[in-house]
Amino acid sequence: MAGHFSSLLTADRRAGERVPVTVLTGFLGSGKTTLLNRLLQQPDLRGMAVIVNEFGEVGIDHDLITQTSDDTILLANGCMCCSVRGDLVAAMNRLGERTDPPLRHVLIETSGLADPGPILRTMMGDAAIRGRFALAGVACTVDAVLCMGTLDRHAESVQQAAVADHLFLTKTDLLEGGAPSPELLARLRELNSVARLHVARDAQPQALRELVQSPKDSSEVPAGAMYYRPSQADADAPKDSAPVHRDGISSFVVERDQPLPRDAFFAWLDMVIAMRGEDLLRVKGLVHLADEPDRPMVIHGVQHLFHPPEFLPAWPGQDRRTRIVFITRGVDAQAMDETLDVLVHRHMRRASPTAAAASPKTHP
Ligand SMILES: Nc1nc2c(ncn2[C@@H]2O[C@H](COP(=O)(O)OP(=O)(O)OP(=O)(O)O)[C@@H](O)[C@H]2O)c(=O)[nH]1
Repeated sequence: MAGHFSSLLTADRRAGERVPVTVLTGFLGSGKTTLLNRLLQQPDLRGMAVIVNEFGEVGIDHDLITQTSDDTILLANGCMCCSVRGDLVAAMNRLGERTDPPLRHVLIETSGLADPGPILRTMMGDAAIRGRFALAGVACTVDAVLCMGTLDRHAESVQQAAVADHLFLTKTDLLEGGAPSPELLARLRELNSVARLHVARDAQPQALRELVQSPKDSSEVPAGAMYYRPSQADADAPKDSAPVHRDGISSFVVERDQPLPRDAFFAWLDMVIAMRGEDLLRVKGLVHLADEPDRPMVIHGVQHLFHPPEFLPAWPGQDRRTRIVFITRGVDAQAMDETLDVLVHRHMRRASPTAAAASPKTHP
């Protein structure tokens, strides 16, 4: 029987028509609204809608956003990750109907206490949302002054930083010397080694803007392609380290130089989802399938839920390796890696017993 991921191949998908959605998360007071306001001061954001969620009786953030308009929707009195999830779906569906001006981007500011996982799952699990919107990325603000203590005390803040594609370090102006300590940077790297870290305050609105507006044309560069721009810090990091956070959260990349047989890859991912779905905080990647050499497949998942896979029209650069980022809780990276090899090898043995015996491993 087909697993969750295999079954998605039959799902309806209209990659080029979907509106990219950026989730802006970060713990209470970490500077989400401040960064959003700085973004909104930038020109040419026409077509962007903002959805703000607050936990509490009275929505304050809505008032604090300096450029509110009809394009700003407040979901107050509950946390998006639980009680107002239906409201989020309704708000997004309403936005999806809009034609004048055409909706081009959506930014969702979560409440400071929200675990972004359920929000991301809503985006992937709700068929109506999935048909209209595509997750472009997750940005997370991190308070440079308080985050060490916050990460120790609040599991939500760990989840927020762990699933982010971009970490925005705020309040560095309040630090002695204006620069974050090596310990702070190491802690963030340990927690999320694959996110881009934005330290320079002045450059942050532009960086967020690029995230929100990229892909500029989702038919050309669907969501997911952006995940593979390594930061300098990533490039400098030792490649053999698989950081494990003290909460058991670890991030690692499964890479393959050789194209992967479709059946073997799908069987592997179905199995990973079935066995460890709960512990997959986030999975995102580009896959080189043997039967699609010129078009990478983009995969994207949160826990058990995966987005229907899409194919980019072409590889974004020279690098045609399969590379899949896993952010997990307690998943053994080496076991996952080896299981993929086993399934690929089995597939090749079935397809051509002599070739399989002579073939190199798919592992780089
Ligand atoms: N000095 C300094 N203050 C900042 C910076 N970013 C935010 N703040 C201040 O920190 C406080 C909280 O910022 P907000 O932007 O409201 O934080 P938030 O994450 O939206 O907060 P919640 O809505 O409670 O989740 C405000 O007083 C901001 O002025 C920064 O980079 N430097």
